[in-house]
Amino acid sequence: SLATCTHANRNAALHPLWQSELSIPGGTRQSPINIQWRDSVYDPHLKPLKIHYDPATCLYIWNNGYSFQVEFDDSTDKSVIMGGPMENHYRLKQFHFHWGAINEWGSEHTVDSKVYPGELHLVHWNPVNSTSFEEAIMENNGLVVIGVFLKLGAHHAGLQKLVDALPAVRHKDTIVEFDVFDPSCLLPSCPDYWTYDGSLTTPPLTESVTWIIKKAPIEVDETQLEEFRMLLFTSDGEEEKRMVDNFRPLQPLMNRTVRSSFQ
Ligand SMILES: COc1ccc(C)cc1NC(=O)Nc1ccc2c(c1)[B-](O)(O)OC2
Ligand SMILES: [Zn+2]
Repeated sequence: SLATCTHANRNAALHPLWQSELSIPGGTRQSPINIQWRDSVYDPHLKPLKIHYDPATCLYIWNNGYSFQVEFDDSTDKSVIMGGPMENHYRLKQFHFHWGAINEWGSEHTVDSKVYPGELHLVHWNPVNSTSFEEAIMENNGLVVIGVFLKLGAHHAGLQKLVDALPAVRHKDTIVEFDVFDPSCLLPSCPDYWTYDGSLTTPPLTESVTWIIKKAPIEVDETQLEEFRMLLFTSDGEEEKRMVDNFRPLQPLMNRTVRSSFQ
């Protein structure tokens, strides 16, 4: 997958849309990273995160060949986040997950080199500086992504509604309607988070993301993770490849500081 990544970089570098410096992912602020807890710096100016999701803005689930993704109606400010490190509100666009073939690994970010079996990404874009998500991924501070670690443990009742829909999106480019879902049920109750400036972890790898990584994981059970692992990277009719290990390798921290909202 490194080859495809490099391939994508070459495309990104060549494609006129991605000519701007933000798009050359040989850059200085790539994601994911290992968060060294003792090196993170408490920032008392960081505000609590404010999250207002309208469950009616949920549209559908689809398999995009990287993960399964739940898309939201982002034509209004009905589902937004604000506060935290943000200077204005950001609109919810989609959420998706990353996971491993086995419970020993799967997350993109790590904490003191601890790997979790999975990681949820809630993706939001800046409607003040951009007119669409597609534009925002090219902008500095274009996106805010909330990362939540998945830990093996109790059954997650809120997640189960998602899991029950997965057989319908087993193959790449399949889609199923998903009308009412409130993703705030996937957030831990603990308000603590880290935040740092980074990038998308799949093509086009643009350096447009303010990451907010929740300190506390959510618990999911083995059967729920096993359902994720039943998905396929491949389209119907192709030789089946199980959708597992869909995480990017750790990237160098370079000249960045991770801030914490807690002491
Ligand atoms: C082929 O990929 C695309 C094609 C067309 C467009 C407009 C965007 C993309 N890519 C994209 O959104 N990636 C992407 C977006 C957001 C996040 C991540 C990846 B992540 O790092 O996993 O978590 C947050
Ligand atoms: Zn992601």
